[in-house]
Amino acid sequence: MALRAALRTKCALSGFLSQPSSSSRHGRVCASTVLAAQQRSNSTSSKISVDFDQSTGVAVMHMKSPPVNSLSLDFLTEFCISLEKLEMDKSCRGLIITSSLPKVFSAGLDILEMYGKSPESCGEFWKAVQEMWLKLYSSNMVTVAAINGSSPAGGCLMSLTCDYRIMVDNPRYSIGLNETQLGIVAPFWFKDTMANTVGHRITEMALALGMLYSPAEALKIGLVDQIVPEEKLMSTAEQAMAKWLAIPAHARQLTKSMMRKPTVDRMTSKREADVQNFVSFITKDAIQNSLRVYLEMLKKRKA
Ligand SMILES: CCCCC/C=C\CCCC/C=C/C(=O)SCCNC(=O)CCNC(=O)[C@H](O)C(C)(C)COP(=O)(O)OP(=O)(O)OC[C@H]1O[C@@H](n2cnc3c(N)ncnc32)[C@H](O)[C@@H]1OP(=O)(O)O
Repeated sequence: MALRAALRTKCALSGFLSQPSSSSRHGRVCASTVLAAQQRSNSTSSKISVDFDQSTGVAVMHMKSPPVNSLSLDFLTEFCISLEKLEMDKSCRGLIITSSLPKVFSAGLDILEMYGKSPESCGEFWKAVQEMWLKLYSSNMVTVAAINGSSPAGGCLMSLTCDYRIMVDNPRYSIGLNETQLGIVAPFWFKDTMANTVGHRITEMALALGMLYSPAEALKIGLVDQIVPEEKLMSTAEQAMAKWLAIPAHARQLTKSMMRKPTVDRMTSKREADVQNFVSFITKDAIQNSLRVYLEMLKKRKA
């Protein structure tokens, strides 16, 4: 509810996909300049910026929340607002999600939202995570993840909700659902999303061992669909997008729904119970202790 209220307030306040400003009132301008301005629009919030090209119907969402694009409540709220607005804009048919930060696509859920927080805060946070997943996994748009850095846990989940994943081929980057390494457990809908992509057995091993894969390994098991040099990432994403957009929209959307609906329905039917489960699990002393140790390890590794 809090997320919905925040969405309503922010939607009312912010002028997303702001109307392209016409420069014509400043005198004569080149027609192509005006056309270009009319065809592109840009929206920026503190953690997300969106470039929308009306001539292609494709928006690029840049995650820009230093240091690691962790999925905090604020981040998720902004993300969902952006997504909802794109979804409502009938001229927007495709979305590419990428990071503006060097080396990191997204570090996954913000651990500080789960550590030392009240049950109420944890519950609100979890609802926002559910909302992000639901919106992305059931989006009518073609969604492409352009993964230009590491993408553990919630970052991997975000990528998995997209229709197509392209990752930069840099062995320093990794991707996977590594929750067990933090002493926590990926919920059933994280597991379902991964199993729908790479199959049951690979998911079982990956989740149990908290596996993080290099781009080449991720390609091998089908966790990503393509790996490319950094400089080719966006052009490859645009090419993939064009291929998906060439399919008649209703046929593509119905097919997506047919493939994903059982997973979406399973989650939505258990949504409330899932929040309760998360809150009671994450607030346990033993789990809080595991998160503390993990956070300390992150800090030590840095030192
Ligand atoms: C049985 C019922 C079950 C019910 C459900 C119950 C359970 C809960 C399930 C919860 C599912 C959780 C999903 C998640 O996404 S958990 C988050 C997992 N994420 C990670 O493990 C990533 C950790 N981070 C890293 O590995 C690295 O930071 C990196 C992303 C590879 C980037 O490396 P680098 O560029 O070297 O950056 P630093 O490591 O130096 O980090 C910079 C600062 O950022 C802080 N940080 C990093 N990740 C996070 C994060 N996820 N949340 C919050 N903060 C993060 C890091 O500590 C540094 O902070 P500092 O500057 O203050 O030291």
